[in-house]
Amino acid sequence: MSLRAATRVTRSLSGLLPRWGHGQAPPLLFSQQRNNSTSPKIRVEFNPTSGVAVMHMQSPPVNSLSLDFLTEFCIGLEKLEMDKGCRGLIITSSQPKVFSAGLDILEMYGKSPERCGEFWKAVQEMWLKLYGSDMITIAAINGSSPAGGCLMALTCDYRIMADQPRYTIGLNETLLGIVAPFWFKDTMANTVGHRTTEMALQLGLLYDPSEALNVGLVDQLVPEDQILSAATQTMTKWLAIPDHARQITKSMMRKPTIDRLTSNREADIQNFVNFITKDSIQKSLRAYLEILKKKKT
Ligand SMILES: CCCCCCCCCCCCC/C=C/C(=O)SCCNC(=O)CCNC(=O)[C@H](O)C(C)(C)COP(=O)(O)OP(=O)(O)OC[C@H]1O[C@@H](n2cnc3c(N)ncnc32)[C@H](O)[C@@H]1OP(=O)(O)O
Repeated sequence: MSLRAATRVTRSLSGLLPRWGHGQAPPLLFSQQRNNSTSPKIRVEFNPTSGVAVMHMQSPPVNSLSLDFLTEFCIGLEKLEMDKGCRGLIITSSQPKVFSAGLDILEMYGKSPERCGEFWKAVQEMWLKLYGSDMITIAAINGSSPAGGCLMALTCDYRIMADQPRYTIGLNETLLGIVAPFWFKDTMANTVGHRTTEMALQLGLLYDPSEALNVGLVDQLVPEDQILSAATQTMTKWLAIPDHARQITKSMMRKPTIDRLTSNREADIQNFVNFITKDSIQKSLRAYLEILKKKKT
């Protein structure tokens, strides 16, 4: 771990999670109603000539992965997957400075066990569809991408990140007092190896672009205004490989990881629901939400 990453972790952790007395009422209320507009959260541009689609995530303020967002995302993905003319997919953000803020914390705070289960099933679905996609998938990471946002990028075949030092990426779940599930961990380990994953996950490391490139979390850095052209260039190289050979190879590499979740899906949902609805975890999430709000005052 670099000194800069270590310093960031220490800063993020200090005073992060206050402790409440038993039975003490939480002092702040959070709106549970954000992002419920009917405007599309995903815009898809498909070019039938090149066979490449670009998915623009456009859910203000930070493309957090709510149930609505995930549902729309999966429907869009399924449509592209079924279109035999679509061979490649680039995923990027239309929101300034953020690729995706990860799972919508409001979906995990103060919700019924049934709703949490429904939400988690949608998170699994997004991962299964993207990690198992037959298409060539490239993440054009034009902003910060913590936790579930990082997972989304990790499911792609190739990651290009904007070379902007204030952007960060990583699986920072432990900083929120929560645990990255085994399939988040597996996806990261498949990309950067066991040791780097072990450290990154325990410490909740968020890497800046050059650190992310160093550990192999991203494959390429480019100036932000060149991110889509770089993704298109890379896509052209990948499109030159015969689809069937590439798809079988991808499946060979990823199938064991995918099978592990597929055969444990219900248990994984139950684990999530039991974990996230615990009083202590709800308090940690509330404390984290407070910190996010306080950033502005
Ligand atoms: C026995 C075994 C047991 C194990 C069992 C395991 C079970 C599983 C356990 C649970 C697993 C859960 C896995 C979780 C994954 C996640 O993805 S959790 C989410 C993590 N995300 C974050 O930590 C990101 C937090 N956000 C930020 O750091 C910043 O917002 C940003 C993305 C860097 C953008 O910064 P900036 O542009 O400065 O915007 P802000 O002002 O901070 O935010 C704008 C508004 O957006 C709200 N917001 C931000 N992130 C989220 C989010 N993730 N969800 C919901 N809302 C978010 C923020 O509060 C601001 O709101 P307003 O003040 O109302 O404008």
